[in-house]
Amino acid sequence: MSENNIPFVTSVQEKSDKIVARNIHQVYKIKQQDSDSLTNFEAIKQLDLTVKQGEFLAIVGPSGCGKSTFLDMIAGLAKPSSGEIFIDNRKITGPALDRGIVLQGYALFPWRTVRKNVEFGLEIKKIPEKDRKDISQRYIELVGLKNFEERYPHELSGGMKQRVAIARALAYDPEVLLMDEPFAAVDAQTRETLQEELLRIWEQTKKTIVFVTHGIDEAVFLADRVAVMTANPGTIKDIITINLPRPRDGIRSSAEFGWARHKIWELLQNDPSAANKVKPENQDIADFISPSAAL
Ligand SMILES: Nc1ncnc2c1ncn2[C@@H]1O[C@H](COP(=O)(O)OP(=O)(O)OP(=O)(O)O)[C@@H](O)[C@H]1O
Repeated sequence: MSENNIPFVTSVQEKSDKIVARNIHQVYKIKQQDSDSLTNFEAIKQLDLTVKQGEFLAIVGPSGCGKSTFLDMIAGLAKPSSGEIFIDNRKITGPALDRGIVLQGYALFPWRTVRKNVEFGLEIKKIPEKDRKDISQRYIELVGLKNFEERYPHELSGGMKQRVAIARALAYDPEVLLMDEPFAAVDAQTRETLQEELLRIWEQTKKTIVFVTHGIDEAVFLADRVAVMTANPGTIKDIITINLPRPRDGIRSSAEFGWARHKIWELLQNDPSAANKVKPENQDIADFISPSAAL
């Protein structure tokens, strides 16, 4: 190639790149223990990550490594101290309806019924009432809550509330779904059901999903790739491609699943920030990563 053919800009994003985070740093001013003076705490350092269009990317890492902070940055709810995040080549400067967010605590409006919760984003988008009803109905049925439309959140189980939160995030048709430990608060059986339903919905809707979890099994079961973060300061240590076939029903007992699970566990175990924690016999790997973890 002659010199003239060398492009001036070498960092042009690939067409299939949906989210690009470049050189993210996050520094907080925190009070020192025995004095009133402030000191810099480096929560995230030099974090680079690209998420492809339609990809399911999971992020795992020890407690406090910056998973939620980074997700908040993609959501536009937090600003990095330095570095930039782009969606479709546009720099993120704040929250927008191109990103749907599902958090651990459901965050439903207690005074709204299931239907009215799901219609919330549609109201903001000023979708006419008749269309709102049709759209919310479609998503309520997609998450398996037909006949629960007029219930209030306090009349639902944890798993049902989480389904409402997913339906609400999907209903206004964001291109990207950001999920922060969305299934942590439900029992193991419900969690597996919700994981399977999320995959079904993802396959139908072709959204790009970034999914933060403490659960290695959960990450391997769901994701195309798993970004493993390390702490103090938080950054991405490695990205593991999960080459398991889809659909993934029944995959949890396969050797390939076990290999991916072990690989991620090893990466986390070698993290000095987690080194003082020993994985006890028969305890789930997620408990080793964080005391609050659940798979
Ligand atoms: N406003 C803040 N001021 C000071 N430090 C903060 C602030 N917000 C977060 N941190 C620190 O930044 C680090 C990353 O926090 P973050 O919540 O993103 O971690 P996480 O990986 O999501 O943790 P967990 O898995 O326990 O939810 C932590 O050490 C946290 O104490």
